[in-house]
Amino acid sequence: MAAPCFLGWDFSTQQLKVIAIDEHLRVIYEDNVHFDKDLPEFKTQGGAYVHSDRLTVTSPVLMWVKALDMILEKMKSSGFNFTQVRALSGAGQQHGSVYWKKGSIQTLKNASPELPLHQLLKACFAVSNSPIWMDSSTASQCSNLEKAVGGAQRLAAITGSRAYERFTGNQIAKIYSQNPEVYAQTERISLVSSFAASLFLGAYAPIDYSDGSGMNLLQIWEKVWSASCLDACAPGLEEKLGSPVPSHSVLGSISPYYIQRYGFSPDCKVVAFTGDNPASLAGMRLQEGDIAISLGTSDTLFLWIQEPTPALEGHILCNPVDSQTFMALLCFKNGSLMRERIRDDCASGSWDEFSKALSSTVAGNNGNLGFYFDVMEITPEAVGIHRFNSDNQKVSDFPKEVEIRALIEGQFMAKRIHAEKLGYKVMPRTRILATGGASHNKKILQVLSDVFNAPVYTIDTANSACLGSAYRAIHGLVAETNVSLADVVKLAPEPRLAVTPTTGAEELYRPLLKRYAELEQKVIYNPTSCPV
Ligand SMILES: O=C(CO)[C@@H](O)[C@H](O)CF
Repeated sequence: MAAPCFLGWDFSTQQLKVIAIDEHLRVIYEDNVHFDKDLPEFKTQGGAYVHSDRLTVTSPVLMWVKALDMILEKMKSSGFNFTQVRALSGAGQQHGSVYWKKGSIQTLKNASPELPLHQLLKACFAVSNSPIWMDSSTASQCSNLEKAVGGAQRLAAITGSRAYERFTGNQIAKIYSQNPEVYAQTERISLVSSFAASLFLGAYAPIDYSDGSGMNLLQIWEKVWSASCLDACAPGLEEKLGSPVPSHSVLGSISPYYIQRYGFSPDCKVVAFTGDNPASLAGMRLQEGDIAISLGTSDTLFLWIQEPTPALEGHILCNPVDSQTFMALLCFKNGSLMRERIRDDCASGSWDEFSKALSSTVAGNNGNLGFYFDVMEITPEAVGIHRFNSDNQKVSDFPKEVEIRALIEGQFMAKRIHAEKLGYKVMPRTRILATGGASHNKKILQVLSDVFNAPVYTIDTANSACLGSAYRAIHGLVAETNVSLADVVKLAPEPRLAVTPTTGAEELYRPLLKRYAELEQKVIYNPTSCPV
């Protein structure tokens, strides 16, 4: 009897990835299909089409289907033993949507194993180019939705976010208003995650609570569709969406198509797929009180939150590994590009010099504070460079080493302030899991640790969504017995402790955090008034 294994899939923006892990959580197989490179016939750039209006961004759904055909054929020709797969789960880029044409359920259910999926399903989609998360063409639908439910804060209180252009409800509203006949031909609307699960299930897979939280349609507290949001977007929408399910749900056994075509076992279970960020939270094995900070082009914060307070920034999602709690997502657009620009201007382009500047300046920077937004920031909505001395007077520049510290302390104070606005609380057990380029710089991590007064661990998250999906596949098989994901994957490699807080950091940064929050109100973008 072959040793059992578990598959994790990631239908991300630029590629389809798969990872197989054994029962000891060791990775035994990895592969990917890169959309632009391996499927050139679709002529995508970064896996997508940016339309001429520069606002509309879509991806061809048949490209995702064909990528699955390709990767399964690659696995088959590499001799991968599909019979050993006990369960599979996956992730999809959040917010994207797939529109199944009337009658497609029969094609999905009766797929003939002689043919590849992309030939079987080629006539199954009412919308051939699916809107994805990079789209920002639904501003009017967003304002309609907010008006319909009583305003932005009300919508955030119901669905966890104010209206965002990329969120699926607004995308559906746009399709309904611009192509009502296409909407009428649609029998099922999936997210990318539930679309991918449907391919393996041979039936329409339900949307899970966590990815469903990225639609501006799901009541995140009761975990049911919000009638007022559905009605504001399109008629008869609930029937096209189906009922949402807990993210750990076992949806059923794999479709006979895969048993006959690839040799999967009839006992292989399909566990609900979810969004890439919720899957990453699982892959990073975040626990209550933890914060994951991805220091990338834009900086992203993942928070595990018990009692969230939805705000006009950031996103509260149902937690993918614990349906009783929540996760929060905060995006900071001025991330590594901002750090690199200051490194070039103030440290001759050298990270060593940058780090030396951090070492040569004192924590708290003698009260000097800075806001560094070369591009319009998301959290908060602000732009430009704003410097303040210890008397809160605006100054036009800082000495180079003061500028460097003001940048790093400001970026991390903003993260703590906005995380706490969403209901996050730094606890004694809080751990910061840092990933991304800047997480290799210990001087930068020391500032992070001091501002949060918490230890910082580093983890490799290159495949966190894929790995998290494989972990969730295992967890789905035992979730009904109230076993936590953390218990199921406790044998996985531990994050590495990188730095701990400097003694006195909490007392030092508490007043600075208060000043920073007050000054931030002064720099927030207000198109009607002149900048500060
Ligand atoms: O829009 C996002 C989250 O709200 C992105 O992180 C997408 O999930 C990327 F696929």
